[in-house]
Amino acid sequence: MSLAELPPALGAENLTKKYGRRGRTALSGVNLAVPSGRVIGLVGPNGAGKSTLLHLACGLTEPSAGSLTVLGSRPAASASHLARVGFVAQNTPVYGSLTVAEHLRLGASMNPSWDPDLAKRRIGEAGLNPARKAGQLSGGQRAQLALTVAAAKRPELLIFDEPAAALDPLARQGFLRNLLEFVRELGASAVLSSHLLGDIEQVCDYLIVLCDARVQVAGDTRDLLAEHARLVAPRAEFDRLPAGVEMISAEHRGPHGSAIVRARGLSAPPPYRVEPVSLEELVLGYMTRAAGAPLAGAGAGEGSR
Ligand SMILES: Nc1ncnc2c1ncn2[C@@H]1O[C@H](COP(=O)(O)OP(=O)(O)OP(=O)(O)O)[C@@H](O)[C@H]1O
Repeated sequence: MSLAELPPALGAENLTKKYGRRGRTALSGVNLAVPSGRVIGLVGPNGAGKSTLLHLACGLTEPSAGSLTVLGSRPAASASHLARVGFVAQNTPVYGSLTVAEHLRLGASMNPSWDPDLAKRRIGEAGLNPARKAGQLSGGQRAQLALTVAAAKRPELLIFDEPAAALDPLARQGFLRNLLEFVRELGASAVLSSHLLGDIEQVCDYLIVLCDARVQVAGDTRDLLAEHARLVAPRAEFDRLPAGVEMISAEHRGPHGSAIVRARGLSAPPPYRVEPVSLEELVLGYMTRAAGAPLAGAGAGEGSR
């Protein structure tokens, strides 16, 4: 079956999650259709709902309303469906009193699809001593162990909640490289939440920006980058933007105006100048908009934003 024929890796319709009867709404009316075979970056500020979405995808918690599918089925619908999803929780937890080898034995006993050769090879490549207790490993080594255990069950979808947050830049680099190698070797999809936009830019080909319980934008990173630009012009020009241009966020200094905008094939005439944006700028633009920063289009006479 080709990738295009596979059900979405993640599909959500009006997905809503509230904690407790009067609790905070962690997700509100989320709609998603993320194709299989992608490395998906899930980004957003603290408390945006990222972990909640990942926990829902793993079946660790239930939606309050709406629906979510993972690889075409309800999350954790059966033991066989559980085996198709690998989850590495925040801080890559491992059992401190168990050795590396014992982690692999435990993984083998719990997962019918366990691939002992893959696990052994990856442990060797990561330079982990099988006899070492996990509690004695460094953060980077623990992350490699958790990644190996999740991947050796040969899942079709790997889910990571801020997997590399505690790692130094070199360890992070190694971790992300391994993650990509696993994804390629398994032919799997992966979703990872992270605050590290550089990491997301480096490894992800699909982006979901989640702010304040809602999806702000989602899509192929290449398409999103092609559809967004920085528009530069004298500030007064932002009072009325060219047709078809959606303002995402603006940053004006004195008489100079600059804004992240969305428009397909934007070619604004002078005095506008159109510049490409990085993924980081795009994400920050949506985060700024969701945080309620006023837009330049609302009136160029306002103060610097
Ligand atoms: N078990 C829970 N009980 C009550 N509220 C919760 C629970 N888990 C999360 N929340 C709330 O739901 C909202 C979303 O939290 P979530 O952990 O999903 O955000 P996040 O985007 O992963 O944040 P961070 O980047 O800080 O990890 C927050 O307001 C949080 O306080």
